[in-house]
Amino acid sequence: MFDTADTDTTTTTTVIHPSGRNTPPFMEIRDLNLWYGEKQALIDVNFDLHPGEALAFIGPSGCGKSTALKCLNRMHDDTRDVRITGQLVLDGEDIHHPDVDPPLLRRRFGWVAQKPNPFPSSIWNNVAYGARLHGLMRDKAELEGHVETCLRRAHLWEEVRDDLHRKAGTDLSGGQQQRLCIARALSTQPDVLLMDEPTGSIDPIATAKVEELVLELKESKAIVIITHSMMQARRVADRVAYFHLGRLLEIGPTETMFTNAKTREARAFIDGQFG
Ligand SMILES: Nc1ncnc2c1ncn2[C@@H]1O[C@H](COP(=O)(O)OP(=O)(O)OP(=O)(O)O)[C@@H](O)[C@H]1O
Repeated sequence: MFDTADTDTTTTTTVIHPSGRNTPPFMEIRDLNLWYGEKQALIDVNFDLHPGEALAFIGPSGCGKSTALKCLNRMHDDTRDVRITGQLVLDGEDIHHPDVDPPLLRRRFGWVAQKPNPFPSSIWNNVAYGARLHGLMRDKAELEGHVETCLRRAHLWEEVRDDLHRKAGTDLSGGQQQRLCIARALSTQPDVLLMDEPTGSIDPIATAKVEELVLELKESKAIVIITHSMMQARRVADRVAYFHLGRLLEIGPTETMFTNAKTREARAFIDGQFG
């Protein structure tokens, strides 16, 4: 579709945080390639992830956004016929190093899926589960406080405080379920939230609440969010990464990407010329 001969492919070896903070990256992704069987879905992907930023993955359907997101916390470990090359460096160590314990690694990444997927158990159990699993709280009282904190941070506490044990997570509205899933993701005290189109199946009011949460939570975490909404990327992201046919073609500060993207593919996609 595009002649890419004059494309300026931007990789990120040095990133000045858009907020002006010059923090070292939380994670460095270098020359990441991924194959599903014979099919290559990611090609030489490079980027850094910084604490305190929201990074949006955008790009046309099938360009590799979800595949890239799942690499960050080794979600492909159990997918058949997946082969990965390259480095994903966290705390100076590749996350595929044999010394890395996958459950401990995943604890550092909260996952929020497109479709809210609470456990068919009480609201309280949904949130307590992760902290219990990893033995993060010393006793029941601490766990009670932690559940409340997670629900408050997800802006759900006031709506569910009287039903914590009476109602199942699945009994809540779609928007409430998604905020419950965010509270559940916060339960393991992650450093990063990975959000795969978190507002793709909820209404506009619920979407606004989730976006407000993203803006709050990114102050204390890194957030990587896949979105098909350019407006949403512009509202919540500090940086935007544009994927195209398995390549991360361009990454940069949100306003720069929206007003002055270097690659014609990113410009055309952002302008809505294709999707
Ligand atoms: N489990 C899998 N097995 C084989 N191929 C897969 C698998 N998952 C994804 N793919 C393929 O890899 C490519 C990238 O898919 P991916 O889901 O990462 O794209 P995406 O950008 O997230 O798309 P969308 O915006 O539609 O969700 C696509 O061609 C897809 O068909």
